[in-house]
Amino acid sequence: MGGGKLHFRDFQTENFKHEAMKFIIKLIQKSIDKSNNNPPITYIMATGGGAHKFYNLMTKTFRKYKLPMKIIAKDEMECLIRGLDWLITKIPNEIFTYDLIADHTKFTDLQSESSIYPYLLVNIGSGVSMVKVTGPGEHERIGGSTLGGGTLWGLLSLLTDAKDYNEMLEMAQRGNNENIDLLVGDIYGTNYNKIGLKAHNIASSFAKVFKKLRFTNKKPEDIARSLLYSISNNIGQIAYLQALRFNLKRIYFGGSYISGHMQTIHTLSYAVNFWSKGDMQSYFLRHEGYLGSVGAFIMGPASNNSE
Ligand SMILES: Nc1ncnc2c1ncn2[C@@H]1O[C@H](COP(=O)(O)OP(=O)(O)OP(=O)(O)O)[C@@H](O)[C@H]1O
Ligand SMILES: CC(C)(CO)[C@@H](O)C(=O)NCCC(=O)O
Repeated sequence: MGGGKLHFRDFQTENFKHEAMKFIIKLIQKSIDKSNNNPPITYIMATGGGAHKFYNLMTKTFRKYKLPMKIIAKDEMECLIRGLDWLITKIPNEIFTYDLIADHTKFTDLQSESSIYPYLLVNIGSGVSMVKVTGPGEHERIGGSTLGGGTLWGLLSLLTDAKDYNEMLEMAQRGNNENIDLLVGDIYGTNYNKIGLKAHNIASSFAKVFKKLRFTNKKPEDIARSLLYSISNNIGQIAYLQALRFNLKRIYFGGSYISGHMQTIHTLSYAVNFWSKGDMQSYFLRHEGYLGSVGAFIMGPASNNSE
C-alpha cells in the first residue's frame, strides 16, 4: 500500500438508511470530479450481514442519485481474518495483551506473516463467531455463541435505565458485582484451594439476587458489572475450549463488544489464563470493531471471491 489514511465511522444498523446512506452519498458527491461527465465506476467494498441486507437499498439509492458505484459484497469471516492478519502484521501499536500480574496492557511487536499462524479469532459483535486460522486465507468457523454483545446490550436495556452502550460500560466500571453474584467465599467461607478457586471468585452469577437481595434495591451499576462479567467469562471459557480442541495457543479477541473497556479485556484474559493455566495467550486490538471493514478494503474489487 502506498500510504494514505483510513477513517472509521460507526452507525447503528437501524439507522443505515437515514444516517449511513446519507453520509455515504454526501461523501461520494463531494469527491466526484464535476468536470468529468463520465466518472469511472467506483467500487464499494461491503461485508457482514448488512452487505446482503442493504444490497438492494444501496444499489437503488446510487441509481437514483446517478452515482456510478458498484457494491461488492464479501464474505464476513474471510474479511475478519484478512483484516486481522493485516492489522497484526502491518500496524504498529495495534495488538496488545493484558499483563495479569502487573495489571496493565502492553503492546506487542509487529509480527511477520510467517509467524502468526495458527490462531483463534473470537469476534464478539452482537453474536460471537470463533474462527480457526491456520495460514493466509486458510480458515474455518469452528464455533459461536448467541450470548454476545447484543445480549449485554439487550439485557442491560431491560435491567437498567442506561441510555446507550457507553453508559452501560461506565455503570459496570462503577458497580460492585459482589452484591449480585454469589462468590466462592459466600459458599465456603474461605478459598477452595484444592480446585483453584479463591474466595473472591464467582461461584454463581446473579445468584445473590435471589438469595439476599430479592426484596431490596438492586443497583443498576452492580447489575451491569455482574452481567459484563458473566458474558465475558462465558466467552473466555468457550474460547479456551475451542482453542484446546485444535491446540491453538493464541486467541485474538475482536468485535465492538470490547470497545476498549478494561474490565472486559481483563475478564477475557483472566478466563483464558485461568482455564489454560497460563498456556494460552489472549490478544486484543485497538481497532477491534473494524476487522471486517479493514479486510474488505484490503481485499479490494480485484480479488475473485466475492459472494
Ligand atoms: N455505541 C454502541 N451502541 C450499541 N452497541 C455497541 C456500541 N458500541 C459497542 N457496542 C457493542 O457492540 C456490539 C455490536 O458489535 P459489532 O458492531 O462488532 O457487531 P455486529 O456486526 O453488530 O454483530 P455481528 O458480528 O453479530 O454481526 C453490540 O451488541 C454492543 O455490545
Ligand atoms: C450471525 C453472525 C455470524 C453475524 O455476524 C454472528 O452474529 C454470530 O456468529 N452469531 C452466533 C451464532 C451462533 O453461532 O450460534
